[in-house]
Amino acid sequence: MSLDLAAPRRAEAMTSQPSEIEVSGITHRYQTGRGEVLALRNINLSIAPGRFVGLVGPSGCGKSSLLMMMAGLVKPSEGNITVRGSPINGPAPDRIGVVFQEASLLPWRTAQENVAFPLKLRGVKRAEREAKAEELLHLVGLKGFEKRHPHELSGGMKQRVAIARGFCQDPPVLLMDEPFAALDEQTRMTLGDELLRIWEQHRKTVVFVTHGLTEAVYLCDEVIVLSGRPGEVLARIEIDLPRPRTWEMMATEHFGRLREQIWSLIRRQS
Ligand SMILES: Nc1ncnc2c1ncn2[C@@H]1O[C@H](COP(=O)(O)OP(=O)(O)OP(=O)(O)O)[C@@H](O)[C@H]1O
Repeated sequence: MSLDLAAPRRAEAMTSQPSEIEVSGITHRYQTGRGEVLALRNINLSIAPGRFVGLVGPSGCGKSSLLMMMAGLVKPSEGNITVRGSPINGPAPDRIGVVFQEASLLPWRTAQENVAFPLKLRGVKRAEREAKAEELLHLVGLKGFEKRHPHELSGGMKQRVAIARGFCQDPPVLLMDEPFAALDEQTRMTLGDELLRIWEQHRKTVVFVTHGLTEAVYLCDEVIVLSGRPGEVLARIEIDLPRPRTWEMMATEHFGRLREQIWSLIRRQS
């Protein structure tokens, strides 16, 4: 088994550093034509810098809602969220990047231009942003596809472009809402490895919503399990598997036990 070289850094992050994301007393109600929907109830979370955290729970428990609140795209009914000590009252692209299930690329721009777009918005010079976008496209395995437009790319490739764009923005926090859900199993596993490789290099704080429990255990340092609606935090499960993660680990008893622990919590909710 490989050594967990990142463990001391993570332990330090958990003990001595202030939290990167602080979620305090979040309750959320949606107003609908048929009355009020209580989506989330009293969520409190503290996430340390550099952690890769999964968010799982039964369908409709409020995972996406919570992520959208962390991104400043939905305003909670009650409670507040701070990132790096400052409250989130709206989108904060300098602090937070978001990658959605469907890669929302600009169709008239090339892969490279799409990745470089956040830098363009920040006024970074063309040569610099092109070089950065090229480097990230290579990192996600898209060397040679820089000048292609989205309609010339497969679903998996588009998702890689979206991930590269998330990293190009270079926010300390990256929120990912089922980024691999629309992909086939093999592409999902490959992209998961690529995401981990980039994360090891850039050490962003990642919150990753998924329905895939194997994916959650494979990728994360910790998995937060929400209850059925209204979503409440049921458990925070530490994934103490060594890094770098390898596919062989999925066949180990320990991996199976962690997955089962999460599944038994979710199963009881349905
Ligand atoms: N804009 C909205 N208006 C009204 N109700 C909403 C709205 N968005 C979400 N909801 C409701 O709030 C609850 C939580 O939705 P949310 O999408 O956050 O859950 P989720 O856990 O991400 O679901 P899934 O796992 O199915 O993607 C659901 O009951 C949903 O129907």
